[in-house]
Amino acid sequence: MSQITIALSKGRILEESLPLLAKLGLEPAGDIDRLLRVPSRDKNVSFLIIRPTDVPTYVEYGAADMGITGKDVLMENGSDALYEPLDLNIARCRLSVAARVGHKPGNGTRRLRVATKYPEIARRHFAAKGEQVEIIKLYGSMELAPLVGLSDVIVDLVATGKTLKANGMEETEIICQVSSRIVVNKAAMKMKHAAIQDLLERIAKVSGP
Ligand SMILES: Nc1ncnc2c1ncn2[C@@H]1O[C@H](COP(=O)(O)OP(=O)(O)OP(=O)(O)O)[C@@H](O)[C@H]1O
Ligand SMILES: O=P(O)(O)OC[C@H]1O[C@H](OP(=O)(O)OP(=O)(O)O)[C@H](O)[C@@H]1O
Repeated sequence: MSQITIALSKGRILEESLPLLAKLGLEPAGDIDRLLRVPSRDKNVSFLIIRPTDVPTYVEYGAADMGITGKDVLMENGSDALYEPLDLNIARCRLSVAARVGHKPGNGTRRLRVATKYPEIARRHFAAKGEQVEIIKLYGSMELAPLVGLSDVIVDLVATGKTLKANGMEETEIICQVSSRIVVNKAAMKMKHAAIQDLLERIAKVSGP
């Protein structure tokens, strides 16, 4: 049986991945808060615990055979070198444009300023509408930017909408729905086909719509 390494996304996605893995008897067997490489209860499967944004890189280079990360991450940094065979329907949210409540951005003479952790997605979204915008790259707390005049709008993840509401903001457009996906290294899909196919089928059974 082939050895399979799975890259798991730390944080929110990990919390929602663990119950799914447990249903398959694949719980990490070790301290997932400290260890970066963890065996599982199945001796043929082991895990890497890394940041969501690093998962596509580990899988693309074959350091992991497969991985779990958000569709937002794949849209921003993904590559054609990965298969994306399965939607796990976990960590569900959406990518949206948001502005201060009652504020109608975009009527001025200068280009709209967009603060975001997702410059590629934002650029594509506004380009598709024929809008030239100025993108301001941030690494977190996007909701602050319009409040202090750094940007007109933000492109960020929204789930319940509570963070926007708490900061006096509202969604103005939904760009796309987001959930976590399985990605697979293309060479591993060939070399370890039976083991990966078997895992994918088992995961598909426990990841309902
Ligand atoms: N409010 C939310 N509800 C559901 N899923 C979410 C929500 N926020 C983020 N996610 C999903 O979880 C992923 C990771 O979010 P999380 O906040 O745990 O990590 P992060 O610290 O933002 O990531 P990184 O370490 O890469 O900067 C996102 O890429 C997205 O797919
Ligand atoms: O619509 P809501 O349910 O309020 O969720 C949306 C918030 O969740 C995410 O942040 P997160 O809580 O992960 O914090 P961080 O990314 O700023 O660390 C996202 O960046 C939003 O700020």
